[in-house]
Amino acid sequence: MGKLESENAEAIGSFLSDTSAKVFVAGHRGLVGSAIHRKLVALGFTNVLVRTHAELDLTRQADVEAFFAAERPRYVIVAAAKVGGIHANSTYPADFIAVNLQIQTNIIDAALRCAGGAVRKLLFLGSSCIYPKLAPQPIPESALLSGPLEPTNEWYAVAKIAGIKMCQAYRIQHGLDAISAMPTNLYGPHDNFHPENSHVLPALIRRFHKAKVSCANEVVVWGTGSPLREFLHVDDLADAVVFLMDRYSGLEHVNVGSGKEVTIKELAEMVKEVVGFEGELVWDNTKPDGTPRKLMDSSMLAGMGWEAKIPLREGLADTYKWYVENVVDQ
Ligand SMILES: NC(=O)C1=CN([C@@H]2O[C@H](COP(=O)(O)OP(=O)(O)OC[C@H]3O[C@@H](n4cnc5c(N)ncnc54)[C@H](OP(=O)(O)O)[C@@H]3O)[C@@H](O)[C@H]2O)C=CC1
Ligand SMILES: C[C@H]1O[C@H](OP(=O)(O)OP(=O)(O)OC[C@H]2O[C@@H](n3cnc4c(=O)[nH]c(N)nc43)[C@H](O)[C@@H]2O)[C@@H](O)[C@@H](O)C1=O
Repeated sequence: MGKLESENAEAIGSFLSDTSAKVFVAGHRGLVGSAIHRKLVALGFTNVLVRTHAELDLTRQADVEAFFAAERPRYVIVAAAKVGGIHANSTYPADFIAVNLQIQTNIIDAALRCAGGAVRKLLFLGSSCIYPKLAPQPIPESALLSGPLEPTNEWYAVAKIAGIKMCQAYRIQHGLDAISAMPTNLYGPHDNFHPENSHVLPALIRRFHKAKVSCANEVVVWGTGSPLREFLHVDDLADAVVFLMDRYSGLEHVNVGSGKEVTIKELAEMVKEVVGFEGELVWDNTKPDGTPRKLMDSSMLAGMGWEAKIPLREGLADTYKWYVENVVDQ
């Protein structure tokens, strides 16, 4: 049995059979945290621990330590972060590096220091932007730190790389069962639909919807339309997170992707069709394209027996419906 297999053997099956255990989902009101929360409740977890940002500011070390000392969760999932699209990442580099370093450092360290080794396992979420701008495609886990980062999100990427390394260091030095998952670009209910600071998919849903209802002739889309992106529905990601909590306890971070990529032009055409907008697309070439291609190699996760299920067209229609029912008039 290899090192990874023997590390896994101890952990397999322990999470899903522990449904009365206290599971802290940090960031439970965000895109990812809310999907993980829904998934855990659907699986019958009866003791999911949550705090809003107002109740617990995760950048405050003393507050995070006090929270862990009082609550002593058995499992921790780190889905709280400062997150945004290409514009937000380029505009607020200090926030993206500092807030993310603070949140993840406070949580991982408090999980270790929790009295009596209460925390049995922690999962940290990174992102596909940790990889070099010109990484080999599809991008294997081994591409980490093999070349320069994409400049529009290097601050965020450096924080996320530090999170992976912190999980590895705490595993090596302290035996904390901390694992890291690297999702590709995500979308779904509870996404951020901000006109400038969001990711492309929610931004386009909002822009096409507003153009449709105002009978506008055109919609502006950023960049050239040529970059390729891989999208994963957040319910698939939540399923993968639970799978990894149950089945994986290795040092290496794990890519989580759908394996399917589209150009931004193809995505924009798909959103236009789903929303039912009938005007023209206009490309704003003054806006950055970002990294040209970002397809994850998710064969490590596939080898463990997990794969994505929700096709992009179906997930997009579901997300547009959620947007119309929950966001549109706010
Ligand atoms: N969205 C995507 O496409 C991708 C996301 N990921 C990763 O998934 C994780 C979650 O991202 P996502 O769900 O999209 O992000 P969201 O912005 O949707 O959610 C983040 C959550 O964290 C909370 N939060 C932020 N700062 C603090 C703080 N100081 N104290 C307490 N809570 C805080 C937010 O609360 P509030 O809003 O009240 O501040 C929010 O609920 C991140 O680690 C991200 O890197 C990875 C790949 C792609
Ligand atoms: C998940 C990942 O997300 C970020 O990286 P990104 O993949 O470049 O994310 P994005 O969704 O913002 O853009 C994707 C593409 O789409 C184009 N694009 C067109 N029109 C709009 C538009 O209206 N908004 C946005 N945001 N992009 C647009 C845009 O120009 C780009 O070519 C990282 O910062 C980092 O946070 C990270 O980890």
